[in-house]
Amino acid sequence: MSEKPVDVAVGVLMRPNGDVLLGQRPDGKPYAGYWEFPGGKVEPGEDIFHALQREFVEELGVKVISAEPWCCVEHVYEHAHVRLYFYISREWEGEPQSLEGQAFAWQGAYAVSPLLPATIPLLEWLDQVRYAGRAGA
Ligand SMILES: Nc1nc2c([nH]c(=O)n2[C@H]2C[C@H](O)[C@@H](COP(=O)(O)OP(=O)(O)OP(=O)(O)O)O2)c(=O)[nH]1
Repeated sequence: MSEKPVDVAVGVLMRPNGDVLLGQRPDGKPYAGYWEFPGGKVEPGEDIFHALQREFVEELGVKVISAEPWCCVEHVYEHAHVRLYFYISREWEGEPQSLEGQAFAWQGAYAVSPLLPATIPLLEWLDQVRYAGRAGA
């Protein structure tokens, strides 16, 4: 698929101990059952941070207060060509709830499986952010 990529806002909620929140894609979506960072497609006219805030409210009932752009990855799936804008947030309000019936879990260095293909390398890069400066990291 070679059309223009679809922009997707993706958020990494990071607790002070480095754990991050992953969700499992619900039934009915491509790659149902795969784990991902919460997020979704940016709507026309919307900026990426606002898309991120909207998706977190819709999916998890969480208000993201601040987030910093971290990295951008493009991936061509059979169902879509996506451009993923990953943000890291350490500041949010509310406890995540499963508003779309999805499972979610706070994860440390080990990973759940299977992960969406475009997200796999991100977990390794993330270890460099969350465990930077720690002995043995
Ligand atoms: N949220 C999220 N999406 C990811 C990740 N990695 C990855 O390849 N993707 C892809 C999967 C999808 O093709 C796309 C996200 O689109 P989506 O279908 O989940 O978005 P949405 O919630 O807006 O869906 P919908 O309204 O169309 O049902 O990005 C990730 O870590 N998180």
